[in-house]
Amino acid sequence: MPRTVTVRAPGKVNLQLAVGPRRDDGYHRLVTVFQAVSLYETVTATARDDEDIVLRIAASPALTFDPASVPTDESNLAVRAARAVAERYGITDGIDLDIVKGIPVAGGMAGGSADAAAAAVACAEAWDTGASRVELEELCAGLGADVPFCLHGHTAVGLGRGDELSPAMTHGQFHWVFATQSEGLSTPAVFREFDRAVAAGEAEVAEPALDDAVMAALMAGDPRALGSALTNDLQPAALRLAPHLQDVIDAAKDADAVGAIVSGSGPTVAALARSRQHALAIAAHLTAEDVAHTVLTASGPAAGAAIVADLSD
Ligand SMILES: C[C@@](CO)(OP(=O)(O)O)[C@H](O)COP(=O)(O)OP(=O)(O)OC[C@H]1O[C@@H](n2ccc(N)nc2=O)[C@H](O)[C@@H]1O
Ligand SMILES: Nc1ncnc2c1ncn2[C@@H]1O[C@H](COP(=O)(O)OP(=O)(O)O)[C@@H](O)[C@H]1O
Repeated sequence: MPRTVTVRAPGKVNLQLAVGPRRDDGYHRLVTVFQAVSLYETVTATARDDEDIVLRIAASPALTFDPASVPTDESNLAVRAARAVAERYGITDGIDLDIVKGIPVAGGMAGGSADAAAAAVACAEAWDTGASRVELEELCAGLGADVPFCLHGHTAVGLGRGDELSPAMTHGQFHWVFATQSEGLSTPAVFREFDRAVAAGEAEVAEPALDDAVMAALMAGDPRALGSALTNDLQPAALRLAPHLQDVIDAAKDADAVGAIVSGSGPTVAALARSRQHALAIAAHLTAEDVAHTVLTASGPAAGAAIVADLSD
């Protein structure tokens, strides 16, 4: 029987996203606080006898997505992760990758990055590479700025491109509502709009710094304090590209959300609730107001990429 390993990895919301100037390599220096949430990508890797990498993608019951919005060629982040593992450990066998998506596509919640982190762990295990966690962290950093956090999970401060992580102290669980849109926003396009506004003198770019209010609210486990401390420097750019997102934020505030922001580069809007019951009430209001494609509830922090099944011969 071939070796089959299933790994799930979480999506994220940025509790703080402070964006600094664009660097020479095209990336922006960030200070961000990530929180992993209980929406997951699940990747099952099965070693093959031939050299092919075969990808299949399905949606979890809670999520609908346009299959055309996810590439199935070599640019798919799960395929790139498999190639990176094979190259690093000299593997010549192929692999079947079965992805079940539970994170909105192109939604600012790192769904593709979660696929990459989960695929890296699943392939390393299915091919029996003996890869260490530190080696997988390095490999993930080469796949995208958000990928190391999807491996890490929980709550963490991200510096550099967002990939230099240190864990943040938190207390308890926070309850979130995520309002998705049918049309995604491209991360590079949102950063370009951020740069355009700075170059045009419409916005200023400051040296990014960690917000003590976010860290204190996390330590206290205080949703109200966290809600009022949420910030996202990409939000004005995302709102210029997708102005209707303001209606989603306003609707969440009408339902007494303690905070509501664009998640990362958007267009998903993340609303923070006081409790799980309050999250369900906010979700019902957003659904009734018809401002979102899908409304999902989740809690955070959630664990990082983890093996959930390992069927070995
Ligand atoms: C904005 C954030 C916030 O967590 O997340 P998303 O909203 O995409 O989920 C991240 O910075 C996105 O990370 P990720 O989506 O992994 O980015 P990558 O694939 O590495 O880069 C895509 C593009 O985003 C821009 N980029 C990304 C990270 C960064 N620190 N500066 C940037 O300017 C660059 O234009 C880059 O070419
Ligand atoms: N496995 C994957 N799942 C989703 N998107 C992927 C994947 N591989 C590559 N992509 C590309 O990455 C883009 C961003 O996807 P995603 O990670 O879901 O959103 P975001 O970067 O906004 O968090 C998609 O539009 C798609 O073109």
